[in-house]
Amino acid sequence: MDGIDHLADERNKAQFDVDAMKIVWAGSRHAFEVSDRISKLVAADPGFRKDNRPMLGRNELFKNTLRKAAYAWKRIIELHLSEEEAAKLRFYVDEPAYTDLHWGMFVPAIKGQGTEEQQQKWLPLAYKMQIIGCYGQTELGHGSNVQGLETTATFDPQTDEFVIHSPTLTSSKWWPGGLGKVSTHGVIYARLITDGRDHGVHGFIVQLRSLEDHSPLPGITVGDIGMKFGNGAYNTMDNGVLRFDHVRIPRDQMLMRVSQVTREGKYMQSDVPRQLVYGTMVYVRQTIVADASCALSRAVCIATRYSAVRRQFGSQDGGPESQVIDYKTQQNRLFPLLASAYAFRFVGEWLKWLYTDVTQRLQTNDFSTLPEAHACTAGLKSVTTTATADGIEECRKLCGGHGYLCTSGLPELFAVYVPACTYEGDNIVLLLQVARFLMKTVSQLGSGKKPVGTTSYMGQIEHLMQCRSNVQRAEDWLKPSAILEAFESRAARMSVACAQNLTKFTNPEEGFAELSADLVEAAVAHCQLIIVSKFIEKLLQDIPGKGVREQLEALCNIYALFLLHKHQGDFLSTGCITAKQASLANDQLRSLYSQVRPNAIALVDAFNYTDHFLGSILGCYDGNVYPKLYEAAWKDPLNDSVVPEGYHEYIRPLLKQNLRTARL
Ligand SMILES: CCC/C=C/C(=O)SCCNC(=O)CCNC(=O)[C@H](O)C(C)(C)COP(=O)([O-])OP(=O)([O-])OC[C@H]1O[C@@H](n2cnc3c(N)ncnc32)[C@H](O)[C@@H]1OP(=O)([O-])[O-]
Ligand SMILES: Cc1cc2nc3c(=O)[nH]c(=O)nc-3n(C[C@H](O)[C@H](O)[C@H](O)COP(=O)(O)OP(=O)(O)OC[C@H]3O[C@@H](n4cnc5c(N)ncnc54)[C@H](O)[C@@H]3O)c2cc1C
Repeated sequence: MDGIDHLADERNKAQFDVDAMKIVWAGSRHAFEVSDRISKLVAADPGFRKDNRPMLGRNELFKNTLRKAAYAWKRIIELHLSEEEAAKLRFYVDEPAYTDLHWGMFVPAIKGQGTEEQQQKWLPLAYKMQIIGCYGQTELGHGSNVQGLETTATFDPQTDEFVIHSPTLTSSKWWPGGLGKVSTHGVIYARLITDGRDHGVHGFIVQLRSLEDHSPLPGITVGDIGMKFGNGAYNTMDNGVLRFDHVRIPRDQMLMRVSQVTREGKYMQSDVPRQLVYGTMVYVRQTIVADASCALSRAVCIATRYSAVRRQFGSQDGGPESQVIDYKTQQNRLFPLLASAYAFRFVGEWLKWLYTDVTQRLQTNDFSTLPEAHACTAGLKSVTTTATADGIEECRKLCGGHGYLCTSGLPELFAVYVPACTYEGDNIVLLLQVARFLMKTVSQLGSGKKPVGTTSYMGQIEHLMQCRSNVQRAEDWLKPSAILEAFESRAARMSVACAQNLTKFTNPEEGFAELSADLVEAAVAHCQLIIVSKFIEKLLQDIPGKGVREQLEALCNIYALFLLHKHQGDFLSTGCITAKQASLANDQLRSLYSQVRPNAIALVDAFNYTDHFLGSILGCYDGNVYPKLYEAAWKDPLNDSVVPEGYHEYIRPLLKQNLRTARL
């Protein structure tokens, strides 16, 4: 285009070292260097072009995804990329594909639930992609209720095999990504039956397609479940349907780390807790939190750059109109999302640490932190994906009419992202798991058992139940102690109120069901406290770079005070703060927006996204939006001819007929 940086003035306003912030965002200098190198490599390669996706029909779109996945693999081999670099390459290719499930669920399921021998047998094949796998859990009739799955795996002691069978229509596997058209194998979840006894759901490695000609093996019916929300978007993925008609697999294809079936058909359980069967979900939920910060930061980058380019109203004496980013309403919608992107980044980093810690403990048979890991991954997955999906849609609205164009990148980003609120556990179902964990914690408070980890704040329950915030001036809200006390007392009081209400029911399960809406709110309060406190902890670390810490402090305060404003009802009704203090928080929030405003463009530049990855004219680095929009419109296939196809059939006869009628 014109080669001019239309956002240069904005970049010059920045009061901090953007390069240092890029490293904070990436997590380390090494992570930054890998990410920077690989994203540029993908962006420069025409083989990874993606701007034509919304125009392609399903078959063409899917074939294109197969081509890209094969090409990505070829490049990974040719360039001798490490595991970390290969994962980054797939990330920057930015197209949902069967490989996501192969690397993201099939491999982790075998690693987490397979025995040493099983791992030795299957993982090398999977690593070389000599087999391609999916994660086959959900069925037509059951997704959330995993214990309600109906597929059966019945042990036949005569032949030393399991017989995998779909006894009903609702037992058909339904949704697994990569299953529909590609996977040769799957980790399939089925009810284990030995000697007529049902032992509940277990995982099995099942071959689905021939390695010679890709046809389904005998007894297997498999296909794609059909078009999903949005053009392009998640339709690059072959979510599948699968039925088994008495398919036989050898006994050693049951994943046997948690429990085993012997040659004689005896069912045995190791010391490992049964919940480890759900371990792959814990792993994936943790990665979804990190992904939330990527998706939200991407939408925020687009909306922030465009808000600085777009001008509307306010011209005086023929001068330029106001940049829409200067409207307080725009800032009040945009800056909390910018702050959330950073907040989710840091809580994601912490969650990765927590997951690694739990995994190491599991190796030494220490299962004590598993419930906390489950509650944290479930709760944070729920809260961050809900906020991200809503945030992407808000960013689209922040871009006005142009946000609705596919070339803004936002419609596709939303359509691809929004199922994250459902997959890997419906967000409400997951919050109810957190609520169970919280109710258990509250019920044990009097027993002398000290709450640990993310619930350790409950250890000061007496203080939290009666403390009053001592904020007197707006600036007092900048103290981390003031924020933490307000969030801790809100979360503690909401949990205790639920626990007290539960005691009014003779049947606890009935009480839990009746109060579930309140319980979900208590779980959200707890998860928001985790995010706020991990952001504050991040600020305790050494943060090099001129002005970087100050920017992060401002973002942390925006995140916390915006939540306080949004959930004012909770804070006021639980009596943690007064109406006057809530209003002071709002005053402080406005002044923080003014502080962030000159740094906004630099704060999104720190994400270091290439124009290829952003896939958005509105978000392009140089801000040269209008010529690009104008040029892109002419590339639409509808503009290939001046007179549209169908004119002679449908428009001309209509016009002629109206002419005749008019003459009459
Ligand atoms: C990229 C996109 C790809 C997408 C892929 C997918 O979607 S794949 C498909 C993804 N599908 C889904 O995500 C399905 C969502 N549904 C589920 O995950 C489960 O069925 C459930 C957790 C909702 C309930 O399960 P239930 O009725 O069997 O359980 P219960 O409530 O009776 O609890 C029993 C005990 O187990 C504990 N515990 C539970 N989970 C875990 C865990 N992961 N870890 C550790 N522990 C766990 C729980 O705390 C409780 O402990 P307590 O109190 O006894 O000490
Ligand atoms: C794009 C996509 C990809 C997927 N990929 C895979 C995959 O690779 N492998 C796989 O196995 N599965 C996959 N899934 C399936 C996914 O994991 C399930 O759809 C998900 O777990 C939700 O389950 P469900 O569909 O049964 O929802 P349901 O449980 O039927 O939810 C319907 C409604 O009921 C509510 N509800 C359900 N239970 C309760 C309760 N106890 N209390 C209160 N409310 C409740 C929910 O909140 C929701 O509003 C995928 C799904 C999608 C959309």
